[in-house]
Amino acid sequence: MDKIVFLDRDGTINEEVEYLHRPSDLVILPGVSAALKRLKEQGFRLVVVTNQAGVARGYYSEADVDQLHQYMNRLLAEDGAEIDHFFYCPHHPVHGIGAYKKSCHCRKPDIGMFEMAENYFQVDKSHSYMVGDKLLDTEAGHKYGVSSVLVGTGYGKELYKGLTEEQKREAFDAYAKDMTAAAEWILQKEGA
Ligand SMILES: O=P(O)(O)OC[C@@H](O)[C@H]1O[C@H](OP(=O)(O)O)[C@@H](O)[C@@H](O)[C@@H]1O
Ligand SMILES: [Mg+2]
Ligand SMILES: [Zn+2]
Repeated sequence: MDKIVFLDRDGTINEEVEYLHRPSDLVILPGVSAALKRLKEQGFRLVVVTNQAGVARGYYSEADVDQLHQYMNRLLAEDGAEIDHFFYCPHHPVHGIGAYKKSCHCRKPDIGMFEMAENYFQVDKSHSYMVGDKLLDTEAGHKYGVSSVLVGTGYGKELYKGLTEEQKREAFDAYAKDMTAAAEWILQKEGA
């Protein structure tokens, strides 16, 4: 069975730039490479699940998404933090051109991308996690059946400030200020 850390992309791995698609605009957040490397060393597979409605909106193409992911992985691989698989949702239910405008099963908070991962990995849900900077990320993780961590990078910090205590209890299993703290929480939970 595979222990997986499902990772949101924008705001979690890299700086949130509205509809990021140019490699030259990609900035990996501080500490992310080291945190991902640690998780890999402890036997986790790393799987990105990212909403890329910029495709539906006509801002960039699927080829641009693939190219960005290849570039991102070249940078991460230099630090021993290579992503094992990228999944993206190119759709949007309202803002979309042609076939991209649809209420799909892959856009988070739905779980289609997690299910697609089952074609590549034997997901051990009891030792797998979702990390992201929006509630749609943690909701997707919960819906799929894995523990979820909200990170305080990207949109996470501001979002967290506005939540009631009840929302904090229900929406995620932990709040971590960044990917370093999220990895620490995961590894402690795993007793690593
Ligand atoms: O890796 P993520 O965080 O799933 O990617 C989402 C962002 O690319 C994108 O999300 C939102 O766009 P949509 O509502 O899905 O159109 C906005 O917050 C954009 O500014 C983000 O870039
Ligand atoms: Mg995000
Ligand atoms: Zn989709």
